[in-house]
Amino acid sequence: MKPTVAVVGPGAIGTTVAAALHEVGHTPAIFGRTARAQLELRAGDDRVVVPGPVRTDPAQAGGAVDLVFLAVKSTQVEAAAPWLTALCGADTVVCVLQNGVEQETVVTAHLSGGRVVPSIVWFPAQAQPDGSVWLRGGARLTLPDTPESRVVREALRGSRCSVELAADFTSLAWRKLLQNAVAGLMVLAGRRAGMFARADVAELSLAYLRECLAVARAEGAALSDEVPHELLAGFQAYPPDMGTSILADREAGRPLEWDIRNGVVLRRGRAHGIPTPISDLVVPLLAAASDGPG
Ligand SMILES: NC(=O)C1=CN([C@@H]2O[C@H](COP(=O)(O)OP(=O)(O)OC[C@H]3O[C@@H](n4cnc5c(N)ncnc54)[C@H](OP(=O)(O)O)[C@@H]3O)[C@@H](O)[C@H]2O)C=CC1
Ligand SMILES: CC(C)(CO)C(=O)C(=O)O
Repeated sequence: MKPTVAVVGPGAIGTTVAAALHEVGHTPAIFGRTARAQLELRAGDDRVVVPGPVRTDPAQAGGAVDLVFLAVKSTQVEAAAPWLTALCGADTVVCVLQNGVEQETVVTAHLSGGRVVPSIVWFPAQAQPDGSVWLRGGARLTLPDTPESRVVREALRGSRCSVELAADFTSLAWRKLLQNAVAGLMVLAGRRAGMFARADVAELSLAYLRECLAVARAEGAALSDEVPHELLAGFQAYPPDMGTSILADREAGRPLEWDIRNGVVLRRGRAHGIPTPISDLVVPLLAAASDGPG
């Protein structure tokens, strides 16, 4: 039997996954903050329209579904919690499409029924001024290898969004966290990926990535000494105008996911007694840029 599927948070990532589901016949019900008639994804020459409407009142949820994709920002989870209450029964699988290594803890705290599947979202997607979303890479998710993850993989089977199940999810999630942490430097510089071509920015990025790597290892991630260089090379290979979702939020004056992307390194570093001098500087500046005052 076809699963019933919902997407909560139809932004850059939610729209990409909703389009992938729609293309393989698993058109999701869509729940968001802004009412819209439909969603639109642009990927290369492809244009995928996902029929709406985007419903904005949890009273319109219509009861529990089999699978929920939660794609709000980490700063929006609390406000989106009424959707989880309305859409989750005891057997509902909630796949969290967010950055960070704390998805399971944070989202489970808002569930009275259902099971959380954390994910690693590897692809860049950007909301466009006309409301469409521009997918700027191959859509790909990694999930832990659990029975719940198989529900997610099955729903997206054959779609443009590939799903891998990883035996060592922790290591991959921390690898992605390192990528996100260093992307935060784009917010402080107010520049896109082209800035990593500068020798001084490259040197700072490597030092920051090594600091994050020490914390990741203390958290149980098995990552090699080469990871900082590999991640820096990845940013240097991006188109110079490639941004990151936290920079998009900064440019729009929205709250930033500074705590789950950068603060976590400082917090976990302190818990392990690992010095984090670069985080000590970067985190308060990102927090102030996000939350003020001033
Ligand atoms: N964009 C990217 O390239 C990548 C993003 N990620 C991660 O994915 C997650 C989602 O990011 P992204 O898609 O960029 O974010 P967006 O801001 O584009 O999307 C968030 C969506 O959630 C909606 N929303 C906000 N509050 C609520 C609410 N209370 N109830 C329902 N919907 C709500 C927003 O509505 P509204 O339109 O009104 O703002 C918006 O549609 C983040 O954790 C991000 O770090 C990971 C990898 C890449
Ligand atoms: C695009 C990508 C993968 C790299 O920073 C990302 O995670 C984001 O924009 O939040």
